[in-house]
Order: sequence, then C-alpha cells, then structure tokens
Amino acid sequence: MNQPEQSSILYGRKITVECPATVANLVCGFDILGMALKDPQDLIEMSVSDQPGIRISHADGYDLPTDPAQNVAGAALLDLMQGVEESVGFDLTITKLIKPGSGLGSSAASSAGAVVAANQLLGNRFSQKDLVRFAMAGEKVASGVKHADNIAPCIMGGITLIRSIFPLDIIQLSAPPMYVTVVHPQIEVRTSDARQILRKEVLLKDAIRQWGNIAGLVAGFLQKDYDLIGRSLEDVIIEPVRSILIPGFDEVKKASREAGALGGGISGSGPSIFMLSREAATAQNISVIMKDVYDSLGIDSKIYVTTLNNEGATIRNLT
Ligand SMILES: Nc1ncnc2c1ncn2[C@@H]1O[C@H](COP(=O)(O)OP(=O)(O)OP(=O)(O)O)[C@@H](O)[C@H]1O
Ligand SMILES: N[C@@H](CCO)C(=O)O
Repeated sequence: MNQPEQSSILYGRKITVECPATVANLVCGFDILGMALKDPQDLIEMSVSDQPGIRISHADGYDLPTDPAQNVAGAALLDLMQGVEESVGFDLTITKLIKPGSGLGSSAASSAGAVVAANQLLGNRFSQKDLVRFAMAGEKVASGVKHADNIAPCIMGGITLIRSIFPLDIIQLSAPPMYVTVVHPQIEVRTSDARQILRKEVLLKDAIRQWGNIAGLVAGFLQKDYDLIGRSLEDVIIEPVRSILIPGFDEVKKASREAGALGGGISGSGPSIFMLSREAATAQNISVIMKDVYDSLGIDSKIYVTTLNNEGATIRNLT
C-alpha cells in the first residue's frame, strides 16, 4: 500500500467496536433524552486502507442495504469523510444483535459505532461532539430527521440531554443506579412511520405538564431521587398516540407499576417498552410479567434485564 510515512492513520489494523442499544425519549423527553444500555449490543469490525470508498458487509440475517448511502453506518462515514483530507477508505462488517425497527436504537448503534471506529483508525482526530454530528447523518437516512437522542448516549454512555442539535449542545446527566427491563414484542415499527402519526401542534396545558415532567426527571436523576424519577415518567403528548401501535402496552405498564417499577414507557419510537426499577429483583419480576402479557397475546417477545451503560460505544479489540 502507498501510505504516508508519518501518518497517524492505523493502516492494516482491524478494530472491533461494541455499539450499545439505547432508549430514546425516556418517556417525557421526546428527541432530547436518551440512555445507553449494557445489553443488547451490535458489533462493528472495521479497517482503513488507501483504497477510497466505503465497503459494508453484514454478518447478520437482517438483509440491510450495503450501499453506503442507504446504510446508516455508510451515511455517517460519508459525513465524517468530508472532514478528512487524506485519500482513505473503510471496510466494515456489521453484526447486528439489536433488531432494526425495535425502538432500541438499532440505527444509532450502527451510525455511532461506525464513526467511533473510524475516528480511532484515523488517530482520534475528532471530538465526541463531532462524532455525534456525523452520526446524525445516519439517523436522517433511517427516519428522515436528524436527532441525537439515541446517538449521543450511544457514543458518550450514560444518560444524555440534547438541549439543542443546531448548534449541538449535549449535557451528560448523572443518575442513581437503576435496573432496566425491556420487552421487544417481535413486530416492527419504523421510526419514520411512528413520527408521521404524531400531531404537529400541542395544547399549552399539555406542554406545561410535559415540561414539568422533563424538569422533574432531570432533577430526579441529578438528585438521585427515585420517587421524583417515578413521578416524572409520564408523557401526555407522544405516548397516547404511539401506544396505539403497540399491543399489550397498557397491560405491561400497569402490571409493571404494580410490581414496583419506578415507571417507564415506549422505548424510542417503539414497539419496545422499558421499565426502570430500583432493585434487581423487581426488574426480574417485571420481565416475567412482560413475557406473560405477550404470551397471552400470542406475540413472540424478546426480553432484556440490564443496567445503564456508562461507557458508550467501546473499542474491544485492535489488532
Ligand atoms: N446499519 C443499519 N442498522 C439498522 N438499521 C439500518 C441500517 N442501515 C439502514 N437501516 C434502516 O434504518 C431503519 C431502522 O431504523 P429505525 O430508526 O426505524 O429503527 P430503530 O433504530 O430500531 O428505532 P429507534 O430509533 O426508535 O430506536 C430501517 O429502515 C433499516 O433498513
Ligand atoms: N426521538 C426519536 C427516537 C427514535 O429514533 C423518536 O421518538 O422518534
């Protein structure tokens, strides 16, 4: 290969990045709040060469596009490449364990993971904020809109607040230890569809209630006040519309609250539902409740009992 001698580009090396699932919105914070989970995670293997172009393959059964402009990972890399002067190309293999259309940030895991891997191979020349900006180009391909509420926690870990995307202003929030139970009923809800059904106007009385809840939730995280977190996990704007797309939603929510969940709701644009708990045993009990609800409806479901992921997308291997 024809490589510049002093380059900090890691030609000939191969990197593996773990890209976590994320829960966007956190019930009341549509498009502005999100958190990273320990489980599930996608994997991206990537190498850099002096052969221009982005070559994508999938080691999973999801039949996603490999054209870089159509695959969210490729779209994010194309955006990143606009800031790279050298003539380089990337080869990547994506192994998806986060099912597309799940509401668990499947698209964000690929776009965020791709730019984290590329940045490492390019000698860490970009900031985390730059990476969030590039990865949002992937979200635009997936849902038609740039939003960072999955991307930011996927890259930075923990819980993030997107105060603004133009210009990008991201605040990382501390939070007390919490367990997360997630059920993914095996139906697909595309984010683009789940956005189209939303009303474009909001009543002032609903807006007042919603921003009270958002402020309460953020204060609850920062003050480690579980009761305040629980009281604030309420959405009077998006959930009443979107929950109609999710069979079993009301039953899961009611039974989980009765079993001691702090609260929860739709994960991202659905159909996954998440519940936060203070204790591991409560989170386990809720997983049984969730399974029972979907078994009784005759719908297959996949359940995760997990915790917050404070690391975000992580480099596991560099060979
Ligand atoms: N690498 C990729 N990973 C996942 N989805 C991809 C990828 N490339 C393209 N897509 C497309 O993005 C869409 C899935 O994204 P979508 O936002 O609907 O689901 P999600 O990321 O699971 O949901 P949410 O953002 O609510 O958590 C599908 O249309 C899929 O074909
Ligand atoms: N905030 C986004 C997350 C899903 O990608 C939505 O709810 O549409």
